[in-house]
Amino acid sequence: MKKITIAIDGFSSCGKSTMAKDLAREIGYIYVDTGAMYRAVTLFAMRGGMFGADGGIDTAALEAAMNGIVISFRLNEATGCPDTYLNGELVEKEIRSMEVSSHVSPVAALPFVRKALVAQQQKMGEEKGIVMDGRDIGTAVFPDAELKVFVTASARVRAQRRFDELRAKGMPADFDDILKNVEQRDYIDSHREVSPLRKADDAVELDNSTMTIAEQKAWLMDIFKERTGA
Ligand SMILES: Nc1ncnc2c1ncn2[C@@H]1O[C@H](COP(=O)(O)OP(=O)(O)O)[C@@H](O)[C@H]1O
Ligand SMILES: Nc1ccn([C@@H]2O[C@H](COP(=O)(O)OP(=O)(O)O)[C@@H](O)[C@H]2O)c(=O)n1
Repeated sequence: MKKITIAIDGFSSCGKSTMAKDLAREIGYIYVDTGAMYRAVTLFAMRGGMFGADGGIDTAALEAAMNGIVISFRLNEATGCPDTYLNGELVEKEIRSMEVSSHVSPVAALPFVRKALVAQQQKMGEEKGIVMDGRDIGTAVFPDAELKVFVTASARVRAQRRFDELRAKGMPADFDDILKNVEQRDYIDSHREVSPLRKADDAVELDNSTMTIAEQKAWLMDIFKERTGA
């Protein structure tokens, strides 16, 4: 069967990667978490002391370093999911920290960061057979994707899901901080100048506030089958 490109966009922590990963595994497509790429660049900038005390970014230093930032994914046999590597180092856990979450959106708003990462993402999807999740996949990375989904859920539901996840991983988590972070990132992501977060005109919208993981997985599989005749 002819492979297609699947773009899953939406607000922070609403279950995009859970849906995307499940679908990719089931249909044998490659899965790419583009948020992990923006998070890895942010971790690099944090480690390099590129954030001032006021949270401002040394954009000249980051731009000069961009060519030397290599982000790659390798399959983790135990989880069946790709892990993120930054210049060869496994950073899957570090990039999910609250500290990275609270610095990532301003980094992702920088045009030179987006230009570099979008080019890599487009290369990864050249052969199709890819499920990619993020904020601008259906609008900027793959505007011609055959299937586009835009996921939403209430901010409180999303914050609770992220809170439960961090707690389960034994990482520090405070519900109010997470809620504030989720709302702040949604605002910055939706208002930036370059490819802001928005639903592509031809995307199917899903509010999964009251859906289980199994229900949203089945919903996505049904649409995939409908679109591909599988
Ligand atoms: N429908 C759902 N109900 C409950 N928890 C969910 C649901 N979908 C995803 N989750 C959980 O919510 C958290 C955030 O999901 P994730 O897929 O990482 O979101 P995103 O990629 O949009 O940031 C994860 O811990 C995930 O297991
Ligand atoms: N395609 C993308 C993906 C993520 N991002 C940025 O990266 C951040 C982290 O993305 P993510 O998908 O890991 O965020 P969560 O929803 O998983 O918390 C987002 O808040 C955006 O600022 C982006 O700008 N474009």
